[in-house]
Amino acid sequence: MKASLLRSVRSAVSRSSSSNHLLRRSFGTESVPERKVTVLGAAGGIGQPLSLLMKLNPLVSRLALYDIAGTPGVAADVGHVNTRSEVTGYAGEEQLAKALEGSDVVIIPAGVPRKPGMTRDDLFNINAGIVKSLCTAIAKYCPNALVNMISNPVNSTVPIAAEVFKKAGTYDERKLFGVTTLDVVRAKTFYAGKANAPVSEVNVPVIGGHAGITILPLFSQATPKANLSDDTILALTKRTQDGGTEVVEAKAGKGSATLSMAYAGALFADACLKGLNGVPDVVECTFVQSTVTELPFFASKVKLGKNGVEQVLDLGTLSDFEKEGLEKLKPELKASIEKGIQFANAN
Ligand SMILES: NC(=O)c1ccc[n+]([C@@H]2O[C@H](COP(=O)([O-])OP(=O)(O)OC[C@H]3O[C@@H](n4cnc5c(N)ncnc54)[C@H](O)[C@@H]3O)[C@@H](O)[C@H]2O)c1
Ligand SMILES: O=C(O)C[C@H](O)C(=O)O
Repeated sequence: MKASLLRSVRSAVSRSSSSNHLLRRSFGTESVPERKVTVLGAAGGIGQPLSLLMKLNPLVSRLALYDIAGTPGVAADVGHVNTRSEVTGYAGEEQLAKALEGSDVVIIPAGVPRKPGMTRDDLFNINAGIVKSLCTAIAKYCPNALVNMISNPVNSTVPIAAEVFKKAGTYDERKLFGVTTLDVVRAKTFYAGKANAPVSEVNVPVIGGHAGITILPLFSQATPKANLSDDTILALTKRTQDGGTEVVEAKAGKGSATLSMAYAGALFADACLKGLNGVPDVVECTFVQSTVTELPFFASKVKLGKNGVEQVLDLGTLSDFEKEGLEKLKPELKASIEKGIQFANAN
């Protein structure tokens, strides 16, 4: 295990172009920077497996697990895993500052999940307040951290976070991300099945937002190329858009996606850490402040670098079906963004 950890660290370092002043910890002859990652909502359905996956990530040196309760147990459990990071659990608001101080990446899966029959927007009334208070603390205790927002409705919680940071004078649009990686994970899985392609080789960009028709997979840009019928593309698009609901219904009242989300959240946080460490050409789809459409926030391919967003990539060529989907999603996404902005400024 130790040898394989060292191998992972070495390969991460060899892909990294970090300048020497960033390199503060040595592993034999190689070095990787110290990186603190904080998970807010770490005792939850997503939080627990996500914390485990972050513990397995050799780029993390300190892992802070925060929740309103239950985190000492999760931290004791995860902390016994013999990998690089030191794990600390923090429970209750009075410990939030310590959980956040010095953090490079804050991942937020805090808040209530859907039950069958609910939309993500039905979570707004509870989750908007949770996100607002957590982001107020981030602005105070780790204003330079990259924030990975998982809490739904992402189309509104990201604009809420932006407004909170603006009010605090700490907003840096390069550092705020709505995590839409699960849409990409699903699109890849579903496409691989239909295209009969090895799933590990599949790439599918997913743009727009993270709810229903605002999730727009671009199967015309999927690789490896496959000659799929219009009906198949339509079915794949719909399944990707309804992927969350598929899980919510299958769980029948016991919550929404947690395990696949933990995987997706860990992938995205890893990409952020690689970007921070100077690894070149790290590109992920994510919901960020954007000018690729007329909407102020939009998910598209984004190049990640030492300060977070390095470049928001344009959408590339869309099929007529995707162009239609893009126009259809805009009013809903616009309304969700505005709802978040209004909430943050009214409360
Ligand atoms: N972005 C995505 O793709 C995606 C995917 C799946 C789920 N989600 C969302 O993630 C959120 C969490 O889902 P879950 O299944 O883990 O729910 P969960 O109820 O299992 O866990 C949520 C955790 O948040 C904690 N929490 C509540 N208020 C908090 C606060 N103020 N500070 C810190 N922690 C707090 C709870 O104590 C709980 O442990 C939901 O909003 C869900 O809709 C998003
Ligand atoms: O569907 C949900 O409510 C959770 C999440 O957004 C998902 O896509 O699985």
